[in-house]
Amino acid sequence: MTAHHLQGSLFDQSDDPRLGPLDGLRRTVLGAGAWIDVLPGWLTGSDTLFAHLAAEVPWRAEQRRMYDNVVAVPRLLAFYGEGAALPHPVLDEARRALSAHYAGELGEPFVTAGLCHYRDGHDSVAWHGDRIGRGADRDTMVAIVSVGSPRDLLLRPAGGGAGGTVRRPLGHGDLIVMGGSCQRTWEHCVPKSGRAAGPRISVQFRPRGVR
Ligand SMILES: O=C(O)CCC(=O)C(=O)O
Ligand SMILES: [Fe+2]
Repeated sequence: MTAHHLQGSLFDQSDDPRLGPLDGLRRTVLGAGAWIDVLPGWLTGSDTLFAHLAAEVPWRAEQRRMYDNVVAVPRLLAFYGEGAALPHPVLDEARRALSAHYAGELGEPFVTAGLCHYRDGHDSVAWHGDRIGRGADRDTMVAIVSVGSPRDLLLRPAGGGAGGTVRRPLGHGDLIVMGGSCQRTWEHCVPKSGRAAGPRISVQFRPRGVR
């Protein structure tokens, strides 16, 4: 048994995916109106959820045009629009809990779920803000639940300007919420990992009109 699998079984012993309370959320103010809230291990039984999502979600391998070439998007994707049944009931529960917790500050519920499957360390997402739609000019929130092997989520001021890069390893049921101006004054990425990274799935909850 590899150290990786051993860690999965030690840290995550319950089988049924379950959410804990949200009171452990800790806020880090990034500056320029941006912040992140993080709660490690919000979801227990995350290995079971990972296996379920990996097998049951209709993953799409997309391609993008890059100048004169067509290149593979380096991760698998799925998207559940407003009203669509999510691929596991614990994700409906997570969306409800997050909507209730942030109702005062966000003023609207989380409604959509985007899923990314990073098959190994070669998969990644480049620096970006979630700026398609209202994230481009208004404060909003994007809440991400991660299952499977941890990968680093990096955040930096938009354009890579002055100020340090913030790094949060996310996997095994961890929750991060990016809020305030985070999608337009900061950007985030999941870089390729040189080490032999195991697979990770992230579930991003967003309000209406944010992508
Ligand atoms: O996988 C993650 O945690 C980040 C995904 C992301 O930034 C996105 O899909 O917009
Ligand atoms: Fe993003």
